[in-house]
Amino acid sequence: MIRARDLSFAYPGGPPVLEAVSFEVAAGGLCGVVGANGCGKSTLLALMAGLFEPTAGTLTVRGEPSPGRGGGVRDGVALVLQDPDQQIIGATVEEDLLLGLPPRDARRADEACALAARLGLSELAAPVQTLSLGQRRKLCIATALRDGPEVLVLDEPFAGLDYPSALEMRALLAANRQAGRTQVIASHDVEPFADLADAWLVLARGRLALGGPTEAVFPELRRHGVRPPSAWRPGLEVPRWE
Ligand SMILES: Nc1ncnc2c1ncn2[C@@H]1O[C@H](COP(=O)(O)OP(=O)(O)OP(=O)(O)O)[C@@H](O)[C@H]1O
Repeated sequence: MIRARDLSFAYPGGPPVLEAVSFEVAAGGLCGVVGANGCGKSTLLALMAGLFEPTAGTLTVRGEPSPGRGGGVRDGVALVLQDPDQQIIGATVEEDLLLGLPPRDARRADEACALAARLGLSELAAPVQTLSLGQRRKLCIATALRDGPEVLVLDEPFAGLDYPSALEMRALLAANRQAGRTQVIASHDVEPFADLADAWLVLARGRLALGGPTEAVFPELRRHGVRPPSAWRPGLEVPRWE
């Protein structure tokens, strides 16, 4: 579903941020992208969502290559940014949630509102500036899921979420997997979703240090600045987070 071949990227005028990264994410998989601050996680996710194009190498998402025909990668991929304030456009919860929906599509509007309510956002008239950081993050997640994207790319989705919301987030991820959606989650903390992911990409200073299934990756995590889940022990399955 997602394939990178020798992917490199540099912001204009800057040094390489990603260098010769190659990997595959299987359709319907849930892949964790982890690594220390500044290793390139958010940049890689932005490339997957078509916000940028590789400066060298290729990235293919849903069969659409990047660099490639304009905007192809963007179709069918939803990205939830790390900073909700860079994503929210509407003035109220409802306005942001329904932005871009056909005005008379009551069914989709109802579904979007139900999704927001699942995440604890039932005050649709609330101005967005009155929401807490966690609530703004939930609004972005609801808006991203609203159109049923084939690929969902989430940057630090658990950051700032309280315990019930983290459980709800986990339930959403599990439901997405059940529905066959491909998911990529960037995080510096694997704890809240370690038992849900089936593959990992570990970045270190812009390079792919390690990739593969949990049993191959977790024993090496600490070496790359990432703490394994507290209840995990080598040779054992990752215990369910609850
Ligand atoms: N818009 C930008 N312009 C120039 N450089 C940038 C930009 N965004 C990120 N960078 C640089 O790219 C590198 C990777 O940043 P990125 O945000 O992708 O890392 P990250 O792994 O997501 O970090 P964190 O865990 O802190 O969120 C960093 O050196 C950062 O300074």
